[in-house]
Amino acid sequence: MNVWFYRKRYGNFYRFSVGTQNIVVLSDRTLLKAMFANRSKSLGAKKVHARIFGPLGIRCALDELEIPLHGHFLPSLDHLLSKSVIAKDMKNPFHCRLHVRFRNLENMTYSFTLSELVGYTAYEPLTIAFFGPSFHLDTYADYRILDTSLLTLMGPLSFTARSGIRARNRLLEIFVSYIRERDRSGSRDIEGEALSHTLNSVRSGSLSIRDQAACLLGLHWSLHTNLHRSMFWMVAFILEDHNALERLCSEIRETITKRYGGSLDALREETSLLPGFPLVDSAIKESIRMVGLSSSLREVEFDTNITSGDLSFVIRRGDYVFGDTRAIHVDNSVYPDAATYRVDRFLAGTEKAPNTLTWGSGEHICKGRFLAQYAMKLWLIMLLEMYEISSPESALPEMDPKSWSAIADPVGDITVCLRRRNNGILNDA
Ligand code: HEM
Repeated sequence: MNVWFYRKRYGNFYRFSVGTQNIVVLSDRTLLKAMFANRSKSLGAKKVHARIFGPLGIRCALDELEIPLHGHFLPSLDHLLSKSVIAKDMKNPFHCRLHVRFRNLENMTYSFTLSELVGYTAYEPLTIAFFGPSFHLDTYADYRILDTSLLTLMGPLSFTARSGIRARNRLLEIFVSYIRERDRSGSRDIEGEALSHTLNSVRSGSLSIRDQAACLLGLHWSLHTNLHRSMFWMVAFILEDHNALERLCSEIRETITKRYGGSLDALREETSLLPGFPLVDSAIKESIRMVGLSSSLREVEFDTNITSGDLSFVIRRGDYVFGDTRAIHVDNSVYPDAATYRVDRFLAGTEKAPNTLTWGSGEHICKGRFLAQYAMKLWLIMLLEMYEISSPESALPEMDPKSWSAIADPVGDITVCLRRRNNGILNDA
């Protein structure tokens, strides 16, 4: 939701209504901290989750979701998406598939749209790293249709999103067969133990197989939706800022030469998730800061008093509380010249900017944050190390004011041209 500009007019907390639903907006760091810490335990996310899982096909009643979804499935993601499991189970398949996808670009047409480039290179490697090599990979088109229809599916006219409903149902069928197939092959199989633990968590309760499939579809959608948008913007910003592009290419070339003997393959030997490349880290943070939207929403479960300095106010049971993190991200007093993309804003040093709230915080902090950062990092390193990239267009797309995800949708697309570098990389010709 894009409400940060109301902060100037209404202050750091205010309430508005959509129909009969009150929404309280909190826009300063202290209030946001209190919201995320949730010491009074009055703020929950169950109804918020149900608003997403409903359109993704869950049919059972909200109270039947309590144990399987909130008691088992979501908590299991802390393990599945931990740094150690990503490093052990997902890093290598992601690296290998990504490298193949980037190599294949050579044989393809010379220019693409940026979203085609992201979709072509990122979807398959991420899906395989997560769901294993047996997962259907002809699902990208349906994922895209579902992603663009989800807002309509969440609204009162959901029946109008016919193509979205058909795409979702096809994806659900694929997840139903995936669960059955894994049941047949036993819990320990080629796709590693980590996902088995999450699958068992979803199977442990009373959910029908279709509802279990909807949980996995939710995971599949979360895996791609904000990551693809973030990759798009990251490249859009550096294409517009030639100096940033040059500095990133130099850091990548230099690090790969000095630390990895000139070979992209040697990055796989790292046991942790790609240390080094501090400018790439900063570029990732900065692009998400620029286009990240506020998306932390909680439901008030009982009346609670909130205090901010001398002020005190009550949030009522049934209201929603919305953490306006973007208000902080675009605040010039926190991030000087906040509207300008500065690739080195987050480099360590005396003027290092404060951390962002991109992933939310507290109990419902983004579970996929480590995977997202790792995937964006490796993806950008491979892209810039293997190809010279340019664009005939010079303007950045606008952010779509109708965007509702954690990352804004761009209005339109960008054409990108790729030329294979001849930089003597070993082992990847
Ligand atoms: C750049 C990409 C991403 C961004 C910007 C992002 C951002 C967010 C944000 C802002 C939230 C809400 C936090 C809150 O309510 O306070 C969230 C929740 C979540 N994200 Fe991400 N996310 C990204 C990628 C991912 C990936 C790759 C996954 C992997 C499956 C993932 C899984 C989740 C899940 C499961 C939740 C719900 C957590 C809960 O409510 O307990 N995200 N994400």
